[in-house]
Amino acid sequence: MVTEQRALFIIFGGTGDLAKRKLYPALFNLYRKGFLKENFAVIGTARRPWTDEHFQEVVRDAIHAEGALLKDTSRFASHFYYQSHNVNDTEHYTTLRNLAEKLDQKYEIGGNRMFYLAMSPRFFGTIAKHLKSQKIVTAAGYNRVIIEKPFGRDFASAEELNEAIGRYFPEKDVFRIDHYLGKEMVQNILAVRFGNNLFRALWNNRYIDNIQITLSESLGVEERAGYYETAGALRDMVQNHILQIVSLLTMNMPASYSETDIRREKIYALKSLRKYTPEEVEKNFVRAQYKAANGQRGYREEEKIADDSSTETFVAGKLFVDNENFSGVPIYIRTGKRLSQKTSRIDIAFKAMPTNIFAPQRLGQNVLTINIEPEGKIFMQINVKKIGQGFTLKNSHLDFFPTSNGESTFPEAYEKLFADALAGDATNFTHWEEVAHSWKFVDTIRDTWDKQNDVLEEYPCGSMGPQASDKLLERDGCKWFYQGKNN
Ligand SMILES: NC(=O)C1=CN([C@@H]2O[C@H](COP(=O)(O)OP(=O)(O)OC[C@H]3O[C@@H](n4cnc5c(N)ncnc54)[C@H](OP(=O)(O)O)[C@@H]3O)[C@@H](O)[C@H]2O)C=CC1
Ligand SMILES: O=C1O[C@H](COP(=O)(O)O)[C@@H](O)[C@H](O)[C@H]1O
Repeated sequence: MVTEQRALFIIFGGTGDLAKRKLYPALFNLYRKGFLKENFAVIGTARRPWTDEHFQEVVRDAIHAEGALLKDTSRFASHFYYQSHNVNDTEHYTTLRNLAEKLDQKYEIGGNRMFYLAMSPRFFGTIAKHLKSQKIVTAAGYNRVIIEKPFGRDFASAEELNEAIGRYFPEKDVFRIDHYLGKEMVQNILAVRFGNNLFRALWNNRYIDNIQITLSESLGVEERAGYYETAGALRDMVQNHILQIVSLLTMNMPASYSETDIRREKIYALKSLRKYTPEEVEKNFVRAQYKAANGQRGYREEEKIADDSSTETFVAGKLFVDNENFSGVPIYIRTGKRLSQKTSRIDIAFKAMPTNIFAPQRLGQNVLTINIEPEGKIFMQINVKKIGQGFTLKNSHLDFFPTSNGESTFPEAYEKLFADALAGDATNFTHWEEVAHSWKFVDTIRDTWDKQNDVLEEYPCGSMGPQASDKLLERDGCKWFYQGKNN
């Protein structure tokens, strides 16, 4: 259901890459669909001295609209205002407050404010403090703050950051973005699990043999060398996106489909992640870096990357969630840059039949795949009879494409998350305790790696990672279901 929302957005980092690539197009889609109409305005802030006109041009360019949509684009962009602002300068906040009040009146917004922190996290504390002390938060409407990742670089820094924000904004007004939670197929995990008795019954350690999560990218580090060198794949993808997916796959059934109940169960699942000793980390986690191959340069040859960089661009691991339903089920995860293809997918492999009445024919394994990207689909491998005389079995696919029933194409994750935040629904944002448990788990791995002096493994660009990643599963008699291109 589309409900029109009134809000003043203040985007810190309004000239940045994220704002241009994701935020403005997402807001435009909400405008086209009627979530935003006349009663909204956007203030973009950053240090460079742009005019409103230039800012509106940047916004129009960011949207890439064509044809009939061009008219909408101009009307939409007319709601955008630019304020040159250094977040460390207290006086600038007075100018910002005056502009915010003026726009609030002009567009009859009623005091609702959405502060989007699309900047380096080192500024979050000071922005939160000034929003309060300079009275940019209102008494009349809501005041919500949307925070981009990375939320800290370990548990200690995340806790510090959380305290800095929590001093000024209560948890209910803090919306920590993990854009994977806005993806249609990630949201489908709960639909499949808790909307089908079939799967509810099977979704446990009695029937599931192992789970595999692959978030592979064909792109390299691109323009984000500075950030990536301090993060690496473990902090960039595992601490947030992968562990969020793990929590959705392994959480107990919530009492209701509500923010409080879902978050409670996710927190419990993340708290149940088994913490490894350093020896167990070495045995169960693999890290590696891409090297030149297939016409693509290696990580250390990328611009602004040190030639002796030891940052991992690939991680594979085996982990466990020791709750009642999942203890004993290995969850294999992997993510990396410059792999053979962009693919995000989850494979859930079920245990073999206890007896095989068709022997000596072999039964194929039942595998449920939730394909997140590039194509959103769900498919299941099941054994069926081959048409004709005799009784021969074959392994076949049951496919479901959410977009093939005349339903529209998927909205972009940022668009869905913006709409949720406007509605005050934080179900698909991460609660502080989720972040905290995820960091505690990741810290044990990072600490072990930081103390090791061994040479980082390498994998060729265009492959699916180092051999050690395959061996991790072979050791347990398994293999990655997704083998890269053409699979
Ligand atoms: N880009 C992406 O795809 C993703 C980004 N993120 C996160 O989003 C955040 C922003 O990323 P991104 O847009 O790529 O970064 P950019 O470097 O492109 O943008 C940073 C922004 O901050 C502004 N800025 C820097 N210093 C100040 C200051 N002292 N006062 C006011 N403004 C300042 C810059 O503008 P100016 O120089 O004019 O001041 C610019 O608008 C980061 O936390 C990043 O990790 C998360 C996921 C994906
Ligand atoms: O958060 C991040 O995610 C992207 C991958 O997101 P996707 O939606 O394209 O799958 C990744 O490239 C980036 O390094 C990371 O910061």
